[in-house]
Amino acid sequence: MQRKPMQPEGERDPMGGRILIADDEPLFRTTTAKLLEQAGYECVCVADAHAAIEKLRAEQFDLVLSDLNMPGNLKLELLRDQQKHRRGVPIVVVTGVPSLPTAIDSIRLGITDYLLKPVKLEDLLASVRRALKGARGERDAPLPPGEGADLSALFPNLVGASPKMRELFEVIERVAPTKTNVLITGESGTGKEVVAQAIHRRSQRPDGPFQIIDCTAVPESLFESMLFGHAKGSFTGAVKDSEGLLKQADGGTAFFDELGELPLPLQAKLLRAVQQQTFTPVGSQKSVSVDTRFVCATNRDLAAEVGAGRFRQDLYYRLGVIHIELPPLRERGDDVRLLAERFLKRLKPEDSPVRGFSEAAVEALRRHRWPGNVRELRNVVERAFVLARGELIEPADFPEEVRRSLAGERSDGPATAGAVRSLEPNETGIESSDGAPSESGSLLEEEGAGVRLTFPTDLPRDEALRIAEEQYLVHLLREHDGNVSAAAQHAGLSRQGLHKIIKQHDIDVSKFRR
Ligand SMILES: Nc1ncnc2c1ncn2[C@@H]1O[C@H](COP(=O)(O)OP(=O)(O)OP(=O)(O)O)[C@@H](O)[C@H]1O
Repeated sequence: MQRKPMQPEGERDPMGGRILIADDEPLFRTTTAKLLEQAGYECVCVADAHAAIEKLRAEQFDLVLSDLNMPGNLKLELLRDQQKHRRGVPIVVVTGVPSLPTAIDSIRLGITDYLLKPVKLEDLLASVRRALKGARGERDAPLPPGEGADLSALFPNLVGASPKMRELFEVIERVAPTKTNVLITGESGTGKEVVAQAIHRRSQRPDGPFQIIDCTAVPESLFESMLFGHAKGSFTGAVKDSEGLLKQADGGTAFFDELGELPLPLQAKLLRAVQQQTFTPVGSQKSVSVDTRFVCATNRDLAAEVGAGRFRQDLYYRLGVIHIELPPLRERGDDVRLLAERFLKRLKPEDSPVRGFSEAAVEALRRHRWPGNVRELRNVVERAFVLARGELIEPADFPEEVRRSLAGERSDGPATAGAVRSLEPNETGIESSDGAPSESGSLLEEEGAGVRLTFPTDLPRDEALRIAEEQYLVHLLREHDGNVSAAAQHAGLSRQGLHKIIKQHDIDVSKFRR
């Protein structure tokens, strides 16, 4: 069924474009085609994947709007055929039964956006416009390098040569020049923020802003005005107009760190901004438009959060068009050595007597499980460099849990419930309340309902206090089963404040949840 554009009505895309709509729901086809025609596009509708494939082979289209679950598309045949014969034509997927493909699949299939049925017409239009605009820009962009090429030189801040990191470089290189939203997941310290920065640097607007929005750092009550800005006088203390963080990301990338912590009411507001690229500052009558790419990171399992009703499904799909899952360091093979050498090189002055790592030290680094990932490795190297007595860093310069890995023991044992290091009594000089070394090695000793801290005397004050704080956090989180809000209340801190301290100590809160 061929349809001609109708008379102008509302805002029309001056560039126009031909759109193939493939969907087995007649009502969806007709209403969607009508809307898109009013917006200046020419539409062709088909009811199944076979008809779509035929049309695509015979005619030229600028965009495909396709249902995922329709006859003839059980194995995404339409998308696969489309990519084989017509690479570069964007595909907006509309689905009632969503499932997020991997980053590689999304890129290979050319998916630029997901929409969940029922779709709001303005969202559909915004998505189509964005995809067409992106595709027009991409046609002028350089082609991505072929598979297997060594791309590591393009990412000076991302050290790695393992197959998983090579695959990551390829994904970044392919996805960066597009305007597609990216969701980066992975354990704490795996490099989500560095990857987000790399995507920005390799984007088409590397000179635009890279605006970090830490979802744990802003109190819930202030988040809306911090993000969207506010008008003067809109609340007590709003003494002048404020632009907001999202406006500051205009023409660049908005990086939402710890997205999984964003409270539900704010998720709804963010969804609108992501979909329409417009928002209204608090207390203002005028909406503001931005041209921003969204890159988000979380160490939570967002699919599970969606399942538990804590994260909006539509926002999850909208932000995770490309989903990059970063591998934990323990799965990156010899990258551990590469990273350790890079960190040491950065640290040591020209005239330093320290030359590198002994073989035994490298072996210990290889065997350790790195629950705190690259960040933990960086801290271990920093500490070892300070403690090293000879030309080579030896296992003795590492913390106990790394040393222990040489004896073949698991180094992320259960005593400390995850990404925190456990301390041996003889390492810290800890004594339990009866004066004998504590068996658990903990700096915290239970005294009835309370807790008493015992400090080691042979450590510098800063280090002793850092360890004590870490152990206090472990205890606090264990007591509250990893519920940060409850733990913060108990400790007399704000939720955001506690999150910040937890992050400084590389503690993985999820390990405390039951
Ligand atoms: N591949 C890498 N090469 C070099 N440095 C890295 C790499 N990955 C991570 N780092 C370094 O490790 C530290 C932690 O990285 P980053 O903050 O990006 O992790 P994250 O996954 O965002 O952590 P979190 O979930 O706790 O926010 C940073 O100092 C970063 O520079």
